[in-house]
Amino acid sequence: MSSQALPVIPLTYPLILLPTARITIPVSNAAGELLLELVQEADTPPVVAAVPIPSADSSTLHNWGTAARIVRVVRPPRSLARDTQRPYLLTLLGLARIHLPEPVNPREKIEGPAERIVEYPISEGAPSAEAAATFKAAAIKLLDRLSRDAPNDSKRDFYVKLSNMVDEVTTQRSPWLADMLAASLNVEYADKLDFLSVVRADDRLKRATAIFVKQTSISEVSKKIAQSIDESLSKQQKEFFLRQQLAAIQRELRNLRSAPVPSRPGTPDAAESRGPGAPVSELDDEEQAEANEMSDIRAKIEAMAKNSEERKIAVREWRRLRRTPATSVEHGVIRNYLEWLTAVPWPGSAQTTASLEALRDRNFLSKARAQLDADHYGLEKIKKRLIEYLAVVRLKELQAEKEGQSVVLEGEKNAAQAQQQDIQTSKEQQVDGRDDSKALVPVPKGLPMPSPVPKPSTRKSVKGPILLFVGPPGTGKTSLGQSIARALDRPFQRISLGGVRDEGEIRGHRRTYVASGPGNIVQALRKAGRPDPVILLDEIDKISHSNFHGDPAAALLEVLDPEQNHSFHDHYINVPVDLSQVLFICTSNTLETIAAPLLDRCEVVHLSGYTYDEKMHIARRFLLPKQLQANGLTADHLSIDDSVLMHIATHYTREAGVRSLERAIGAVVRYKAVEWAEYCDGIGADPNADLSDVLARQAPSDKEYRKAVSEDELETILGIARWDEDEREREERRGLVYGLVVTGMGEGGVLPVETIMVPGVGKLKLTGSLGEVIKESAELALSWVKRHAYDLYITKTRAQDPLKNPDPVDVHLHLPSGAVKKDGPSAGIAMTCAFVSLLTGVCVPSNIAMTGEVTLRGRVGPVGGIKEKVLGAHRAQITKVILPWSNRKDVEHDVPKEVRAQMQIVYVRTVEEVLEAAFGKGVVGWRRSDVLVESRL
Ligand SMILES: Nc1ncnc2c1ncn2[C@@H]1O[C@H](COP(=O)(O)OP(=O)(O)OP(=O)(O)O)[C@@H](O)[C@H]1O
Repeated sequence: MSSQALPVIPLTYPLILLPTARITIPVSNAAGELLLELVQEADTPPVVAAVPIPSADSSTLHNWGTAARIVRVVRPPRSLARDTQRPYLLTLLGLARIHLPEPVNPREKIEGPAERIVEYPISEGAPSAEAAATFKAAAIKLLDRLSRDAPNDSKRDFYVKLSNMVDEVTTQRSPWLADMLAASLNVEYADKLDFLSVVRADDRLKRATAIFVKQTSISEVSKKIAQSIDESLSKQQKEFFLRQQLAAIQRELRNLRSAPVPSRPGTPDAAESRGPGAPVSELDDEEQAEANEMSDIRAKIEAMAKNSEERKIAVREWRRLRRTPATSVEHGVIRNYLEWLTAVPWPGSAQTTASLEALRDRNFLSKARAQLDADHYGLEKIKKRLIEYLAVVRLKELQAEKEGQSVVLEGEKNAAQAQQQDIQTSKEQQVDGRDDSKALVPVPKGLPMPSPVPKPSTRKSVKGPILLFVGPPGTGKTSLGQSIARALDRPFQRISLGGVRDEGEIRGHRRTYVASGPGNIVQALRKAGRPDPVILLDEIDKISHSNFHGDPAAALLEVLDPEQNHSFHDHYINVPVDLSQVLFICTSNTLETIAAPLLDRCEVVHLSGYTYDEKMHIARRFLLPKQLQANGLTADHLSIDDSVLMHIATHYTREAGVRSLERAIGAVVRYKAVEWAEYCDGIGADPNADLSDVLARQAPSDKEYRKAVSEDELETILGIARWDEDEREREERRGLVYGLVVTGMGEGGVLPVETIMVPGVGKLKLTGSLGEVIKESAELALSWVKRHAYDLYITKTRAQDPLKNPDPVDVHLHLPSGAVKKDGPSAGIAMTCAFVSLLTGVCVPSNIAMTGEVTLRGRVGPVGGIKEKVLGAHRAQITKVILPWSNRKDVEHDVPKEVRAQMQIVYVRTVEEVLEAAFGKGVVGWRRSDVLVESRL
């Protein structure tokens, strides 16, 4: 053991310096000055003895310390040193253990480090391999633990680096590493002090191992404690939140209970609970209304058929509703859905018996006939067809009812079992856990089984034909549908499909969409309130086909298809809806735009418009009384002569239906109503008093009230007549012929075919929004005329082109109303006549109109829409119509006798006959001999 005198630096508790470690400590100014001198005098950095004071109240230094090299002495800045007595800073690096043979009192050296004899322990001995291995293992375990729990990445890296060092250190160097780890890890002071006094290498490794093991377990335990604190904290938080929710639920329940619910007698209502005489607040009303609505929904769910799909969904949604806070958006969404779901009249809802009663009536058909007659004038064929339809519907319904009853009787045999099952399943379906138990308690053994709840007999679907009324506007399609509903004693609903572009309008939108709702089929069912209403699908020709909003026409197909519509899928309701009991009636203005599959499902009934005679009857019997009633007058106050009515019909309205006529009559009635009111006010009479009383009060000087509407008054009431102008315009002109057309609205009318000659090169120019077919038929007509120009005395030789000789000209053909698309071959004979008139200079009289297709051989082919066209011509006061011979049967079947009586109808087979009928016999020349040649062809 060697010894040496070293200045002693006492390390105040709890400082300690182990070999290999570095420490910076404050020292007094005196000691700092001395140490500085020492550093300045020595050639190499001086060594001192850093000796710990083992406790705060110890009077002696520890007898073990560390020989340490002075690394740095830092003098505080002068100013600070003077003012505040700031200490010097001394940095030491531990080199080796030293032993102090004599105890030293630390207070002795307050003024400066006094030198003391210290001893260096000579032999530390070589460490054993096992001791080194256990040390390493313990160190690595501790370092692993520390790196795992490290609060940040730099700390973690530090521990990982240390751990790598431990891994790589040799046995020889392991005591050195033990010192280093003991110094740098967070080892307890007592352990460090103890460790300082261990000289032998083996012992030191063992002591370090023990320290590290202890440290590891301390760190594990503290980790566990931290974790358990965390857990208990989050548990507390959870509990706190649950308690909050519980309180909110209890509050809601209290509110519900305090509101008076009609289904639970005995529950005190809110006003009562506040004591008698307490004022009723509107806030209470709201709560009460809310509670009533909820109990209403609940009652409707309970009324749904057991085990039905809709009930299952309703129960599920009801439960969700009860779990959702009343203020949340989701609550509103679910509630809205439940309101819809429970409002749909599901087949089991026992409301269909009323219409069955009507069908069972022996006089059903005669009553239906009377109903149709009461609502509509004329339409004999249509009424006949409707009576057939109603007879079929009745037969099928009654048949289905019979079958349904036999099924119910069969079912009643197993009623007891079924009810037992019902009890079982309905337990699962309790709407909520409160008082369903009352309704759903199983019958105790021994008590008589209650008679089974009578199930409403679900009627089988009736796959009757779907009627499609086709015709121009105002011809009574909608009102016929209403009459059918009245005859069947069923609610009537009308769905307008005009312009429906989105499939969602028919099928509804999914609940995921904002403000979604069911489609118009389900809406109509809800409004009808019964599963078997008559639904009129208005204007199915105007529905859009496939587009990026889906395919509304395809959705409609599902609605109308009897094979599919028993489980119609509405996206919003999301439960199959049975539409098989609904009677669908469709209306349309034309058949052209209806998709073939849709048309295939319908039975078409044509309504082609009324004659003037029919219109007069309809106006007198239906429209005028309706308008009088709507405007608060009676037949006593106003009279309209037939001639006046006819003037309105012919000069102010020229439609196939009677809608404009009704409007015009309405205007006349309103005008008279104002006159009447002013008259009564003038003489001081009550306008509602009897007419005779009012007239009795009239003084001779008073202005008279005339109840009869005169034709002269019409211009003041309705303005200038619309059709007078046209009449004047219809004139006899070279190249002008009147054809007959059916418009897109299904209305027949007269269309002028205008032609003129312009200088040119012999071409045909066509204008007026013409389609391909009509263009072709114009070319065909011109070719026929050119071919027969010689026969018609237009040219002098057969080879001559009438458009090139004597002068080259172009022929311009125009069909007015240029904005309206026109197509079809039926203007063939009119165009031929127009060309003949143009080239011969002979005019066709303006009271003649014609329709018919021309072939290249000069034959006249049949055309469609004859009834509409003839009625249109009649309305336009045409007195002679030229029609194809093959359309004779159409006229006889469809055109009313009185119209036929008022018009001359000429049936033609060839263009030659057309020319004769149009221009008059022999007016247009014809070289007879060639006809024979023609016929030989
Ligand atoms: N034959 C008729 N007898 C009595 N009133 C009729 C007759 N035809 C039509 N009407 C009356 O004419 C009015 C128009 O009829 P409605 O609304 O049924 O026409 P519509 O064919 O459905 O027309 P749209 O194609 O425009 O829907 C109604 O007030 C209806 O009562």
